[in-house]
Amino acid sequence: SGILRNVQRSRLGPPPQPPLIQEPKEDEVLDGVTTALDGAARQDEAIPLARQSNKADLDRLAMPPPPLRPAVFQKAEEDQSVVGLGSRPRIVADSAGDEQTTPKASAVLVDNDAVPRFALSGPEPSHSQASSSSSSSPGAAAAAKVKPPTPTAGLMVPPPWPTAAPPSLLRAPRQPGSSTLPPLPSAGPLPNRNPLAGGASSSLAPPPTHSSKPKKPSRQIALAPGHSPLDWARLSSNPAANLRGLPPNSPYLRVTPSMLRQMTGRKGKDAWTVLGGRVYNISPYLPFHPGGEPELLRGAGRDGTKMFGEIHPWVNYEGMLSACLVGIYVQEEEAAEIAAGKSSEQDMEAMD
Ligand code: HEM
Repeated sequence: SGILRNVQRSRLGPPPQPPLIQEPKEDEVLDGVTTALDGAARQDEAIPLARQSNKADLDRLAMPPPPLRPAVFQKAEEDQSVVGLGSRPRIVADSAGDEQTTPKASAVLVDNDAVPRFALSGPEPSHSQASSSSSSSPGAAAAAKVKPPTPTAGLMVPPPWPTAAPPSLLRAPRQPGSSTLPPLPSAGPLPNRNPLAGGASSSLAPPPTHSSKPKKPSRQIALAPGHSPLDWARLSSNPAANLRGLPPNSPYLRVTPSMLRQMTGRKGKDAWTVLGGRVYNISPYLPFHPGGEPELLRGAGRDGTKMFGEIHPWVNYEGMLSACLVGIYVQEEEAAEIAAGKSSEQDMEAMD
């Protein structure tokens, strides 16, 4: 019958293990659980070896199930177990078999006397005492109670202690350079940054100037490509460009009003204008004028100084039109006198 039983066992597989929870008695289970919760030291002392293994199983059963691992980790663990079967048990065996070498932090009683601290002459004041003394006269109270620290072996020598310092220094012992600095501005009147405000207005907005005047809409035109102010600057600085409209190397002319009146830019003639007593040929500047050609032509054949000054007195016409300078503006009589003088000179030369 024993052989038959063995055969039956081999066919049926190993006999089913009795459930772990049924093996110990009920009071032992409770005892094991409470022992495990109480701590390892008591467990090692009180529980025999046979019960310890049972207790470990009971602990495992008593533990809540581990959280479900993400599929990625499960896959990685499966792979690892397939590839390196020996690696994981070895790690467990190493950690279980070796003695623990990692140093543990442990609570140590600190010798408070080794820590240097300031010695107080009187009994150590409580917080309430300190606050009350600081509220009345902090500097004097601190000077009366605090003694210089005694130098200890291995520590830095403390700085010289102010023995007979004035109370003003003792009031702020953490600011040694404060006595040399000028006193901070107290709550006095603010510097007057805005004389027009007169102190009555606390607004930070700038004072109203002439912004009340409505701005005139700009009358500037869109200049044609290649006729920007920069283009004009390039052209007018080119000595090869003849912007005067006169034969090359012509001297500066004396232009009379009768001469000027003919130079209006029409009938194939250039446009001349007078600005500040000088006559300029404004014809090459016409396509470059930001105010437009018609506006510029308003000054053609006449003295445009007043008009120019009324529109844009800030424009530096002397610099901009230096290459267009024809001559100076003279009255008829002056020109006649000069012409007469010249003619008389010529006559005199002819007579000779
Ligand atoms: C004497 C006849 C002239 C008249 C009537 C005249 C008229 C004007 C006008 C109406 C404007 C537009 C102003 C605006 O922005 O609303 C203007 C702008 C301008 N004109 Fe004339 N102009 C004259 C002569 C000149 C001359 C001779 C020059 C060059 C030397 C010149 C250079 C300028 C410049 C640079 C601007 C642009 C000003 C700016 O950007 O603010 N103008 N002009």
